Amino acid sequence: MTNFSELNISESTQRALAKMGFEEATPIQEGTITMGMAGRDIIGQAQTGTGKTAAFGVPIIEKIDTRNPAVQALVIAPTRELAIQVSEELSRIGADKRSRILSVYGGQEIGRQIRALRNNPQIVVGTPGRILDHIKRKTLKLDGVQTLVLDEADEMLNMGFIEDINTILASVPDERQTLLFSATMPGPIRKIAETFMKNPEVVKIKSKEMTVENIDQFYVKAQEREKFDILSRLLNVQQPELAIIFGRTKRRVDELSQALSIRGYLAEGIHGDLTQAKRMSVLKQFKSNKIDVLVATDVAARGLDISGVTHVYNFDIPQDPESYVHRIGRTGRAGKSGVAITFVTPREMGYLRIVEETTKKQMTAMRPPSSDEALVGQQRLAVEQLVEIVEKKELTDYAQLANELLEKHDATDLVAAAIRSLTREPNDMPVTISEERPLPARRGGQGGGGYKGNRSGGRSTSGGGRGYGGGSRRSGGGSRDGGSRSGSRDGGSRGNSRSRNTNRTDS
Ligand SMILES: Nc1ncnc2c1ncn2[C@@H]1O[C@H](COP(=O)(O)OP(=O)(O)OP(=O)(O)O)[C@@H](O)[C@H]1O
Ligand SMILES: [Mg+2]
Repeated sequence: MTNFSELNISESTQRALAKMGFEEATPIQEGTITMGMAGRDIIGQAQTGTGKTAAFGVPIIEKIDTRNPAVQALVIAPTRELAIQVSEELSRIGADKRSRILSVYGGQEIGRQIRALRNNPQIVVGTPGRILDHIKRKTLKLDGVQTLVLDEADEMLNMGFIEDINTILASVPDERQTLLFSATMPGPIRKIAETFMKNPEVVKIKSKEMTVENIDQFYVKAQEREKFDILSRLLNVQQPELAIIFGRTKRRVDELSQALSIRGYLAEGIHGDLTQAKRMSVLKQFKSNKIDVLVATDVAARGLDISGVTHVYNFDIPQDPESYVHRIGRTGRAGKSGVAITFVTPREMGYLRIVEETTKKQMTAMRPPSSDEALVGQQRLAVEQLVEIVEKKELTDYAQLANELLEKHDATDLVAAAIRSLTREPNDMPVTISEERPLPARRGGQGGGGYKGNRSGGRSTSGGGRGYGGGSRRSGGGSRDGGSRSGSRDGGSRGNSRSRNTNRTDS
């Protein structure tokens, strides 16, 4: 491990990093910061949660000339939440240097952004759609940009943003530095990326597996109709502090979060059809532990850094291995441990094997807990709560009542009743979870039924789409961004690729 002081970083940035609690550079930071400060183009690949943001953030902050009013660095991220998060991290790294940082994304009033852009931010972080919007309105001038960053580059190039990115690139000087970061970088996508980079240095942090070691990975084989009950039982037995449950479609997320709420869990859903205000408020509640289960489409998968997520449940197995890596990477961040459990129907086992081949990590089969085991889990929790209350010793107001009860009833009965009243017993409140069709049958094993082959660069360059054979990614209708993109940009030539990507979100 390298200390930040060995990386030729200014005192002010070192102070900021220390304040953030960063003592030593992570491998990707060690591998890229010096080169980034020297102006090299870099493709940086390292596992989820290993500090890629600061790996590009530190060089950006170091290179900003605070006396120059021009936008000097532009960071593009696939989702609004990520754009906000990255700009916040940059603000922290740049706290002592006072560089001006602005995030721009769809769903936020454009007038406000235009006014903020007049204040001459030196770093702009945004989603492709909104950045383009500002370029077209001439409210964002990029001719002073020296560093361009694509965070989650593969995602953006893969999901039909290639044209947007190309248009943005045309507004940025050629003699810029380009930095690309992601935990996954499929070969064909990397080739596309290299076309707009200059002799990029590829920094790939070597690891046996693509996923981090400190995430325990399990799968549960179950029929579609059994999944919800198994999920409830798992939640009761495992009692996650904070959990994210991923569903395949927006409808799925809505139904799951409603069903979980009916059964007494503090759950909320998040997906691209919700208003920006709602998305932000749900995330805020989750971060501040006001809800402890977040149900999400892949919206929340890329890059989001929420500390304390202990469990990730893939209620539906993701369709591509990269999604799997990013989804489960919401836990086990910055060296913490985590648990990931993936539900798979018998027909979908082929997908599971493809995921395992890609991540080079086998998932352990897990037997779903019985309802008795789930009850025992809840009883244990109730006992813990009771003991905690006793140990707090704030019971004087209740002592008299207790003594009165003890005169009339058996002590064991009374304690048992208290435990029972705190126990969440199996709940039969009816819930509706519509059945999702399983992913199209696919055999596992070598070659994975063309899975990787389908994600060819050719498809991506020819107008986007994630390159699934036959466009089989089910969308449930609607555009990826649920109509929250600004103006008419939803239509046009990219309509096709968008409609296959319901659960993604961009501007
Ligand atoms: N050098 C460091 N020391 C301690 N903590 C760090 C360090 N660098 C980053 N972190 C913390 O680790 C967490 C993960 O960092 P970050 O979000 O940058 O990961 P990432 O590699 O971009 O992950 P993803 O692939 O999911 O986007 C953050 O909370 C960040 O503050
Ligand atoms: Mg990241």
